[in-house]
Order: sequence, then structure tokens, then C-alpha cells
Amino acid sequence: MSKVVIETRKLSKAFKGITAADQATRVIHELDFKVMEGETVAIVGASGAGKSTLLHVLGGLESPDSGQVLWGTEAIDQWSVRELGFQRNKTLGFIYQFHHLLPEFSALDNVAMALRIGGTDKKQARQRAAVVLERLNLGHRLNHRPAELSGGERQRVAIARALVTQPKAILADEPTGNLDLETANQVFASLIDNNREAKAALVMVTHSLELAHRCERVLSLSKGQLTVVK
Ligand SMILES: Nc1ncnc2c1ncn2[C@@H]1O[C@H](COP(=O)(O)OP(=O)(O)OP(=O)(O)O)[C@@H](O)[C@H]1O
Repeated sequence: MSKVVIETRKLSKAFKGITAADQATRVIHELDFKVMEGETVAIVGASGAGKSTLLHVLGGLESPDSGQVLWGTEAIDQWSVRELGFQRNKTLGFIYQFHHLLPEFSALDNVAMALRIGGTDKKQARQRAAVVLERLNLGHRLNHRPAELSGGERQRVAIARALVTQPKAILADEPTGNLDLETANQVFASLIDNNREAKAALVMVTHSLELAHRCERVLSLSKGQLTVVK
């Protein structure tokens, strides 16, 4: 039987208005949601619906107003900030629309950094980073800095950084949003390949219905709830 990787229980989150007269924006409302081991889930919805906020809350980067997020069977609100950071590094990988690579570091060191944070020694971290970059066809770019890479190559380095820690789930926010169609397809294919090989769940926010439908489940976020599209 497959296991739950991420779960929400009656999760709610709203943002207060900027002035007292503004209405609060309710982005998540009493949401019960489960991501199972190894599955691929696309989250779609209108701009401003709250998709990025949902990913942030699932990843423990923002706190909900009420309700709970669980990673596996563990409620994440039980942990101190430090413990949460440690557990996040072990459990999840994040990919954003903009790569957020460190400009002064090589591709290899950007990826190795994710392991160094988790306490892996430098030599081993660099060896494992090289293996993941090679798998993403970047073996010839290990010593290039982000400015010396193409947009698609940079995004694949960002994917390698998310995968190198062997997370149980990847949370990806518009991972192909900044790329041309062909490069977007390649980057998405790398995510799907990883999902098949490493069995890491993929939760991907996207505006591309075409890419969304290549995931096993497609959910639409509206009025704080997820409805099944596929
Ligand atoms: N820190 C914040 N403070 C106040 N309001 C916020 C904050 N972050 C997001 N919001 C509001 O919450 C709503 C949801 O934002 P979010 O970025 O999650 O939407 P989204 O569905 O990811 O949008 P897009 O598809 O345009 O990226 C928006 O109305 C946004 O203005």
C-alpha cells in the first residue's frame, strides 16, 4: 500500500488587507489534501488563487492560520524552526520559476551545497552532485557558473540541487515558466524521469495545462479548495 508523503488537515490561510478597509484574501480554506508516495500532481488555477502560498505552506516555509501539515505521519508544527529546517532538507526538494542559484559558485558547488547543509562532507557532496548533474546531461558544465549557462541548463542545475538530497517529494512552482517550449519540455521530462527512477512525489504548480495533464492528477485551486480536474 502506498504511503502518504504530505497531508493537510483542515488547513486554512488568509492574508490581511493592506489597509483596514481591505478585505482579507482567503487563499486556503479548511483544505484536506494528500500526496501519496511517488505520484505526480499538478496544481492549476487563476493568477492570485493561492497556488504559491499553498506550496509554501506545504513546505513549511509559511505557517497556516489553522489546521495542520504533516510530512509522512509527523505534524510539522511540533518542531522548532531549527528542527523544521533539518526535516525539510531531508524530506523535500524545491524548484522555483527563477533558479535562485548562487552566482559566484559553479554548477557543481551549487548542487553540492544542498548536501553540505545536511552535513555531508565536501568531497562526498561534490561526488554525489556530479553524478546527479551528469544524469541531467550537465556533465560538461560542472565548473560553469550560472551566468555561463543557458536558461534551460540553469534550471536543470536547480533541479539537480533539489534532487541530490533524494527527497521524498519535490515541490515545484512554475518550474518551466521562464523557458521556451522545447526547453520547458526537456526540463519537465527531467522531473518525470526522476519521479520514475527515485519514486519522489512531484507537486507542481503550473499555468501550462499541457504539462499539467502529463501528471497523474490535476487539481484546480479556487476559493481555498482543490477540485479534481483529472
Ligand atoms: N505575503 C503576502 N501578504 C499579503 N498578501 C499576499 C501575500 N502573499 C500572497 N498574497 C496574496 O494572496 C493571494 C495568493 O497569492 P499566490 O502568489 O499564492 O497566488 P498564485 O495562485 O500563486 O498566483 P500566480 O499564478 O499569479 O503566481 C494573492 O491575492 C496575493 O496578492
